[in-house]
Amino acid sequence: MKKFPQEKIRNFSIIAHVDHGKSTLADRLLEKTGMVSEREMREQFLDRLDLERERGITIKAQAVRLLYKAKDGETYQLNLIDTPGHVDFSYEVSRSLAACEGALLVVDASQGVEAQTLANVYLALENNLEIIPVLNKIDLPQADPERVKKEIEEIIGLDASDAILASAKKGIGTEEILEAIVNRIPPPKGDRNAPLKALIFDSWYDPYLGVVVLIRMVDGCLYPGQKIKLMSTGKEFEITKVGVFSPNPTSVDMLVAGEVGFFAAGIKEVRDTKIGDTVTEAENPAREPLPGFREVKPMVFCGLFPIESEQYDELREAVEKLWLNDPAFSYEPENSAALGFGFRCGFQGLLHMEIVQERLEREFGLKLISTAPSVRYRVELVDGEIVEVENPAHWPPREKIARVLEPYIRAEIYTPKEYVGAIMRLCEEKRGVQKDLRYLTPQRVQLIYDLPFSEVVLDFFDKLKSYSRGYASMDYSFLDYRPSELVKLDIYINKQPVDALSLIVHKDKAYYRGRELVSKLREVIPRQLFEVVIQAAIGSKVIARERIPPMRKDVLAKCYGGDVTRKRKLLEKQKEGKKRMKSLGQVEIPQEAFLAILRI
Ligand SMILES: Nc1nc2c(ncn2[C@@H]2O[C@H](COP(=O)(O)OP(=O)(O)OP(=O)(O)O)[C@@H](O)[C@H]2O)c(=O)[nH]1
Repeated sequence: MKKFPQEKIRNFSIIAHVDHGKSTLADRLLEKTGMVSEREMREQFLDRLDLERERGITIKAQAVRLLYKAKDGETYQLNLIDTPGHVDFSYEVSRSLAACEGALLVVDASQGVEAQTLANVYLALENNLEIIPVLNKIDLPQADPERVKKEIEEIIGLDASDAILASAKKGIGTEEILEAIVNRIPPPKGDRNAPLKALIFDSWYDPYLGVVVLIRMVDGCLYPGQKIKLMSTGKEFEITKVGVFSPNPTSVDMLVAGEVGFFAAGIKEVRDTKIGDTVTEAENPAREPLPGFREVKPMVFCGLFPIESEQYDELREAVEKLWLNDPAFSYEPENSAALGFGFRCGFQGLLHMEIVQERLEREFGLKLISTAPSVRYRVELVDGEIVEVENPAHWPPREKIARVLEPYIRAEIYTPKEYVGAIMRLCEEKRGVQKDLRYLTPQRVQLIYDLPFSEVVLDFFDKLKSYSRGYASMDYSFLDYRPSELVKLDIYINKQPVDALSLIVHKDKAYYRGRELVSKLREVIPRQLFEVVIQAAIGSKVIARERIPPMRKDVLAKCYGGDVTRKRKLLEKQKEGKKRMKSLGQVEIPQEAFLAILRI
């Protein structure tokens, strides 16, 4: 078997802010190297999950092998490794980048550098990647490549003098980019004769093959029949299939040091193939794993409950399945007096949370109610014990608490200067502590704040976007736990406590949040046949109260005589609304109520 010469391999990824044109450019590269026909081009190739396509975001990393005949007459193997585009997944991004020697930095020439681009550029620099700046969308009349070049130099400190001007949409600059990949990105190092060492940078479940693992070969070779070991757990498997995506999965006899591809080994659970882990040979293992591995931990939590309690078993099966296939997801049974049996689930971030919820509903046909997202608090009790609480319903009684600590993040926000004032007000509202404010260019400002993560999970992103008309961008990383004056806010509906509506809030905000929440609940809970009283309380002290007067008229009374279609429509609408209702005692509470806190 002829092995591909190592010096003709290039492994690279594309770093870009959302919408700056990463997928379009990737498609162009595939097209130019003859990997896909025009017909296949109609769908963007790199986004695999339907959900990703619908949301227009890339969640999971992927790898495509391209063969490119360069101007020097030689054929090169280019492995394009796709990276997820969201701050929730920055660990996955860092592992995908660790599988590359270079990266294209795609910046929209009409927009400029954004926070997420920066975060990923820094990850690339940490991994010693060669970075090739590409200014995309030069076809747009408002494109200003000179300004954006200057930004790249001033903000990132990267030489942008030989940045490539491109239009992924119009196919301008594609060949120049391919030549730059060949000429500027170094070939992989690594020893084909050393014991096997490969980096896992993605894995997923395939119904035919079991778990499919994407790897970057660092040393040695990988072939069917080989016995391998995953170094973080010591688990052993036998390779059944080795292949590459070109872009459809194609079997190969062997993968060797420097290459990128996939393998299957009869692995049943994605959980066994952790991103960042090292694959080695069972018989002749590498001495040390590759650096940079860590377990991903959930940071955001919420309760998920079936609307129909008969769906509990189905929900349990679904979350178990998901858990096996998503190492960043956690769950434990939860019993809520208000919502019945469900699960407290943990996620990497808010986007991850939304995606999981959507998958549970779409792929498993479940109808769910979710509670407001919360973070994990550290509570020091008077008896010296320390407990971690991510569920307000499990908050210890006040008299038992000595001190509470909450997680803080460091946020880097980039914004045009017009919005600095509004963003600073927002950060202060959210109990942020300013760490830095810098003019990166006369137009663009970098703000650094330390913020309680609990404030960020509520609605910080949405507010940041609306305060800056969409122009500000942000990235964050976890800092530490800090002492904080937090209290539990309870909600009572007709004197009954609704545990699923409880919240942990800062003492100074408890009154405001209590009042706002109660008035929001009044708006979203439909009128019932009897009066409904909603109260917010801290301990035994009621701080806010609202009442919903009883319903007087039948909903159908609105319809004028005999219009059957309209009547049916109205009834259907009512039924639709009911689907997302949960009965608490006699009171029907809609899903919105549980998320009302997000709208304050
Ligand atoms: N005018 C113009 N539009 C472009 C160009 N490249 C991409 N676009 C458009 O910009 C939008 C975003 O492009 P995508 O390729 O989906 O961007 P992306 O960076 O992959 O976005 P995510 O997948 O969300 O990360 C699409 O509407 C594209 O058609 C270009 O060179 N010129």
